[in-house]
Amino acid sequence: MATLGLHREFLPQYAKLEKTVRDRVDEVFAKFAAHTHAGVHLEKVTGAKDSRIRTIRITGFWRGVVAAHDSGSSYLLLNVLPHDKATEWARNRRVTENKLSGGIEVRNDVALATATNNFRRLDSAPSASSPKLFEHVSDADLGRLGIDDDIRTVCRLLRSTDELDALGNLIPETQYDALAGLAAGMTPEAVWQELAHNHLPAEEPRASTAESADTDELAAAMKRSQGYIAVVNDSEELADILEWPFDLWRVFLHPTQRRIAEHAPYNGPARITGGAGTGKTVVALHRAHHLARNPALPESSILLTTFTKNLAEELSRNLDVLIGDPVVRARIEVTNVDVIARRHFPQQHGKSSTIIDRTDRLVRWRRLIRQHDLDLPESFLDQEWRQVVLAQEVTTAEQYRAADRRGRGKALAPTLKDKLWAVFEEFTAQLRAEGYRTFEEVADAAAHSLRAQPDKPYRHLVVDEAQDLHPSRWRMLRAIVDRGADDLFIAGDTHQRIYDNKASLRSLGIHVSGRSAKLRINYRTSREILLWSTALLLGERVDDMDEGEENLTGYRSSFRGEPPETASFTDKPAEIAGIVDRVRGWLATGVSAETIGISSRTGQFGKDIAKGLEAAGIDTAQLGGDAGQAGVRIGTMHKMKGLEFRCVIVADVGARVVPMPSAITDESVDPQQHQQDLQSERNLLFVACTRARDLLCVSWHGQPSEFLRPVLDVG
Ligand SMILES: Nc1ncnc2c1ncn2[C@@H]1O[C@H](COP(=O)(O)OP(=O)(O)OP(=O)(O)O)[C@@H](O)[C@H]1O
Repeated sequence: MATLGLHREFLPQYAKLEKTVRDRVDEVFAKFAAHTHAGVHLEKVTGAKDSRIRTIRITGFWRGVVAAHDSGSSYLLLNVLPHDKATEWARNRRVTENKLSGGIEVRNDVALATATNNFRRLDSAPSASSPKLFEHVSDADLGRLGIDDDIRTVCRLLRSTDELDALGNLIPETQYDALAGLAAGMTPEAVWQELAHNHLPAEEPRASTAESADTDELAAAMKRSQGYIAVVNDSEELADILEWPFDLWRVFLHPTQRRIAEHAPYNGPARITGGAGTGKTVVALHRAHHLARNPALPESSILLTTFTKNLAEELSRNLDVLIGDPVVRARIEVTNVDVIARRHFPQQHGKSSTIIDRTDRLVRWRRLIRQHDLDLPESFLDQEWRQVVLAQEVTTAEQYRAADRRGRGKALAPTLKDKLWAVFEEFTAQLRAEGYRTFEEVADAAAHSLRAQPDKPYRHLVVDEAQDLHPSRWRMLRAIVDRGADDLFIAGDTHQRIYDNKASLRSLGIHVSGRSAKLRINYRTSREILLWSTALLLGERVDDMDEGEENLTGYRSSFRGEPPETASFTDKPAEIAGIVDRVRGWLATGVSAETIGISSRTGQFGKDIAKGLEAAGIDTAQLGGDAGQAGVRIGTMHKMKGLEFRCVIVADVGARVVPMPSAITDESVDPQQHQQDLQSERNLLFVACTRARDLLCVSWHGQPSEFLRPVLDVG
């Protein structure tokens, strides 16, 4: 029976076709998938570099490009193009095998030779004096990483990552991955570990060349081409892939992503980290799907959860796209953490408590400070209560005296601690008497009740955006599933922590050591936007939620694009007018309104932008509102978390707004908290900027935010 593979690059081409042509493509290729292609005529291409590459008639105008094994036992769908272009494309391409992984590589020999000659000329120019990009890597190491002779020749001529990027499309994917890792500062050993881990799984050693030559080497190589070739089993599977041609993430997981998503049962909690846009959410979705394939699981036995309601809705929509089988889909429930906490809030405490927000709490703290004659600001008390008392479930003065205050920068004398404890008790008593609770208290009450339940509501838990959960929410989540294989799967990035909710998984009894992995390739944002946004975090030291430090080594983008723009205005009306003009410009070039996202630090500025846009006849919709509503999406930077847009404006990034003064603890009150608050605000700007796929514009009026200094200084 023939093996059919679909190359990753095929789908974006297919997505661009008109519906009638797509239908014809479906028809022709379905014959391959259903193995009824015996009569289908594959044309040889005169002067082809690779005799296995053929074209196939789709319509009078369109041709498919296919690599076929001589025996007719395997086919690889590569492209679909107008007739002449298809012939030229096919003539210049060669299908080879990666030296390390044995996976398929499709290369344009002619373009690569031209590029090599160009770089050779540049290299011999007298002005070429900067060091070579891969000077520090030996030929032996390059060979070990699967870099073949042709690619090594050209990469030895390169002097910058820009030059490597310029070559990007001409270098086969796995080799590019290796070179990009080296260029991003990873050692050859670290790159090798990553590649070997991804491509040489111990349980499935690569077939030897001699062995594969006897059989169908194309079919064997396709099976080793994880991440860019999907081996299709039947016409139904092909139709399913072709139904969502824009959603490459459904089918083409990077080997690192797939390894984690489809890992054999983890013997306890597992965790995935990685910079913005590296596909943590994608992996969490695939992991949930993987777990849900277990036919023994009843409905709703997997909980996929995250911090906010709108993110949970987004996850749910994406699961619907990912999972075709309604029975499998029904095994996964998607709900945000606080809804879960309320659901499991014990009945004896009343039906449900009213949630008290920060503003109301601060009013109460202020009153108590006056009554108790304390010389501390209300924000300090609130933080001390949330980050020490609630975080560690402190219930007595003795416990408070002994509590771990790491992360708090102001030392408290024992007498002051006793005084504070009396205030905390009074505060809590007042809330109880009036039926108020914070979300953290609701979560802890739910945790108590869940711990006492012999039958847990879920079998598996998958958590996205984990960096923002308060310890109380973790306690509840820990209690919602029994300990055991695949109990918790956690995705998060501490560089994106935007709420003051730090937690150490270890101290909460969640041990992920040995079951942690990191993603490094950003699929969302162009290299330009990524470098610019990452510069905002320069010098920041961030924890890894497991009592270590996080870093962004090897973090890189998979494609190039336009550099971000900054726009400075004299006053607010001018900035809003500038934003309206920019949006109008984008819409005029065919960008759809729903793929434009605008955020600002305050809700009010967003409302004013919305008014400006509406007055100009441009529809707007609030972030977090009805997903189906038409219009440019507008919301606060906080609401942007986890989302993405084709074009993004981050507005009102002025010195007086970012960082938001009311969110920053005074340095004299608590220097450590002061730094943490600044970090949260910086992360928030980073989160808002990294939502952009193609275009990013950051604007302000008056003086720019101090956070923009690293990017404005470098122009
Ligand atoms: N293997 C892949 N192939 C193609 N696209 C991918 C792949 N993995 C992720 N993506 C795309 O990259 C984008 C970012 O993915 P995702 O939202 O999962 O990243 P993330 O790490 O959770 O991001 P953030 O932390 O910034 O919210 C999405 O558009 C997703 O579809």
